Amino acid sequence: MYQHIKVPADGQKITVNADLTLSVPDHPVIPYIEGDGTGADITPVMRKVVDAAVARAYGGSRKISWMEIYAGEKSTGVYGPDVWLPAETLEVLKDYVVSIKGPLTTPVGGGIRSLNVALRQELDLYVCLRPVRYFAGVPSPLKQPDKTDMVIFRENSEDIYAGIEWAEGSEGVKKVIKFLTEEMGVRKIRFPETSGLGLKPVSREGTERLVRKAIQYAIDNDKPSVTLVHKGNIMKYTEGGFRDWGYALAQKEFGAELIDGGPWCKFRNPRTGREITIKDSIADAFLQQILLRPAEYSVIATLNLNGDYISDALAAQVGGIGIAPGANMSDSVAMFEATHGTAPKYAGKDYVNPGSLILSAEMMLRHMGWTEASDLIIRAMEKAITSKKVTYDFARLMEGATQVSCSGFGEVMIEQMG
Ligand SMILES: NC(=O)C1=CN([C@@H]2O[C@H](COP(=O)(O)OP(=O)(O)OC[C@H]3O[C@@H](n4cnc5c(N)ncnc54)[C@H](OP(=O)(O)O)[C@@H]3O)[C@@H](O)[C@H]2O)C=CC1
Ligand SMILES: O=C(O)CCC(=O)C(=O)O
Ligand SMILES: [Mg+2]
Repeated sequence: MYQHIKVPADGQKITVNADLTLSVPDHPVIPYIEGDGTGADITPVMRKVVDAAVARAYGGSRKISWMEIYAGEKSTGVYGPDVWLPAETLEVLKDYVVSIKGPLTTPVGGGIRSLNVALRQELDLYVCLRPVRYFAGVPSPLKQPDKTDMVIFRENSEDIYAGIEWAEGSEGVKKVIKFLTEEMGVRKIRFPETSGLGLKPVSREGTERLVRKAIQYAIDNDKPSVTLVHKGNIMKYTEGGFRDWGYALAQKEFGAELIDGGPWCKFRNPRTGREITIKDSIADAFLQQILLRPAEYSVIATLNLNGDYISDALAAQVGGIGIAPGANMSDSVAMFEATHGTAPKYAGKDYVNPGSLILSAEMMLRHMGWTEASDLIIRAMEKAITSKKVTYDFARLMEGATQVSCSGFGEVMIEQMG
């Protein structure tokens, strides 16, 4: 059926019901992309830890049938030198509904465009969900890292991140600059002869669907606030639009009422009766607020590029991107992935922290309703960190730590499951 993908004989597909809930068989097929660079180190460790947690939680009655699919450098070896993202990979990701991926390399400047962004765009995975929480014992630059407890909803399909650009000196850039200067009266391009140009599309529809998910998450998880993070004072019709459309949606769809004339507003959580405040923060100020007053922020809804920066900054506050998990989601399809990249200098050394991909898999299991296995992974992570047997990133900042390898950390986690 597929050219290079081998479908495991012993598994079934996860399917989506009409109400968008999942039907998860006891032996679901989970497609995975190994990833470039350190992807080959962390992905097998993630699989081992997940298999151990599932076996421990369900005593053999449930088991994942892993199915390798290809993207990035490995794909060019399997499919041919120019095939970075095979059509059958996209087909499987849509069809099998829940998947997980390692990081994929994107060259700076020229070369291929981001495969990570392409996957999100092709599958319309418009929410990038990145929870940021503290595990006791993790070394952090903050005095009170446990005060950082936020969930980032990053818009994943629009913004300057969409990659609509024209290179300096290209026919494209000349045409666009000619149009802008001659037909639109633009006088603000400082060096028109030597500029590259990028477009920043931000829509009301794209903003509304993202902010709707963020507010619904706050309701479902009893969170006190949703903060819209933007640079709308400068980019008025894109980032400013994001803020205005976000507030308008909170009022229109969730019945939020203005506080002291606005723009902040609030409504009562229909499930718990507690207040949820919708507020906003300008992105530069937000980056200092999260360091100085992290406890004041809970659910964060933001644009694509801001979300990228904020994810890594917040991850650092709770110990770094080595344990920062994430998911890319549409209403029906979810692809889980680490927040960090391929960390090429460590590739193939069995060295880096596999925690980010393992915790992404933990989110995946929870999404599938396999909460007993998810809980086991969280507990194993907590105990592994408390035991101080950790990878280099934590060991270098922790007193009395024993440094273990990437696979060694997976083994420590599995031991902790008992
Ligand atoms: N979703 C994806 O697939 C992503 C892909 N990328 C791509 O990855 C490539 C490399 O990007 P780069 O900017 O270097 O960012 P990376 O996230 O790959 O690495 C930056 C630094 O973060 C730390 N780090 C990363 N992974 C781990 C880990 N598992 N455990 C512990 N520490 C870790 C290391 O810090 P230290 O040096 O202090 O040890 C590393 O040098 C680029 O091509 C980029 O486009 C980037 C982000 C996401
Ligand atoms: O696509 C890439 O290479 C980088 C993506 C990234 O940094 C992110 O999504 O956090
Ligand atoms: Mg990033």
